[in-house]
Amino acid sequence: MEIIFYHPTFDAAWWIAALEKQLPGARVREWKSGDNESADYALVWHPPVEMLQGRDLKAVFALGAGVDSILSKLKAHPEMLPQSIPLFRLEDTGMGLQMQEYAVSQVLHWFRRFDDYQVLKQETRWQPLDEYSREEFTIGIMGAGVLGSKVAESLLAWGFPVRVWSRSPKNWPNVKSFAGSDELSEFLRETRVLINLLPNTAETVGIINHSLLEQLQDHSYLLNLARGVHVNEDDLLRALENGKLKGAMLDVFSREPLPVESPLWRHPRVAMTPHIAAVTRPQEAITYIGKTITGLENGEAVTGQVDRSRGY
Ligand SMILES: NC(=O)C1=CN([C@@H]2O[C@H](COP(=O)(O)OP(=O)(O)OC[C@H]3O[C@@H](n4cnc5c(N)ncnc54)[C@H](OP(=O)(O)O)[C@@H]3O)[C@@H](O)[C@H]2O)C=CC1
Ligand SMILES: O=C(O)C(=O)CO
Repeated sequence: MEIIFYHPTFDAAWWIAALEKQLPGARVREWKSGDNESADYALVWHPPVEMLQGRDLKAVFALGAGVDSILSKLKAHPEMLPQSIPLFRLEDTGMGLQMQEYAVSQVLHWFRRFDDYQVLKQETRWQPLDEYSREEFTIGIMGAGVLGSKVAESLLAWGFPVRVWSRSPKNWPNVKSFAGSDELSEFLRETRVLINLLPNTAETVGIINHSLLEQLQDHSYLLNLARGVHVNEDDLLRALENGKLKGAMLDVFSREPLPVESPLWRHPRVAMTPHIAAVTRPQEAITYIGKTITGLENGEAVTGQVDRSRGY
């Protein structure tokens, strides 16, 4: 079995050795421009068109959870990957825990009013504040997939009311489920902390805009863990100014790295991290890819295949 590997930043030598250990008998090579030799599988992140085009592959694996970049490249270059070749993505592989850590720590930060206490400290004021109650801190998670479900589980464990919004309804214990555009307003009405874990698709671009933010509780919070293009950044700043939003924590931006001139850098109620909410954990990813390739070779049912018509 021949496997080609391409990632702009990962240590290819480490991945090749680990993959060959996971899949004894497989020959793995780093793909370089000009390599037209045959291959059965490709592992990729931001692949050049030339790498995949014209190859008779059994499957392609994206080395991340989101497949927006590869799907948008496919729109411009459909010849890169015919529909007959399945595209897989990483399902959790250690990202669920990272998302839980991020979401729980930030929700508790807001819930315990550490943002307000930081302001009081800057004013050298010793001032205990009223506590928030969990009943007034409903968490609304947009996207109830692999990562949204993990985040929901962790916040439920902390006793917060949790609701989710997705395309199809969920039947999860103690979680209110809302589905489709018809139920979006109802989902937002009681949401105090909005957590975004949607994929980037034609339907979700710009979804967190003025009209959506206006439907949240007053003094709400936004945690964007998914993609920057989901949020209209001007509308976000407006919501912070008019009191609809009390704070925002952003891991992702419409342009990355965020340009220095962006007012988000300087806004006192915006906190940010540089797209690190959940990174690919190499060993977990290799274990999943190895199992999936073995399953495909044996004709077994496997999970993680992207539905290209849905865009995720
Ligand atoms: N910041 C970071 O470091 C990282 C960010 N990400 C981002 O997180 C995203 C989510 O990942 P993951 O949980 O694995 O994805 P999944 O595909 O497992 O889940 C996607 C969820 O979004 C819902 N959804 C999709 N389209 C719509 C829509 N139009 N309206 C309502 N709901 C919709 C789906 O609904 P349904 O259940 O009905 O299908 C599903 O519940 C990734 O696409 C990626 O962009 C991922 C990893 C790291
Ligand atoms: O896996 C993804 O989609 C990511 O955003 C990783 O940073």
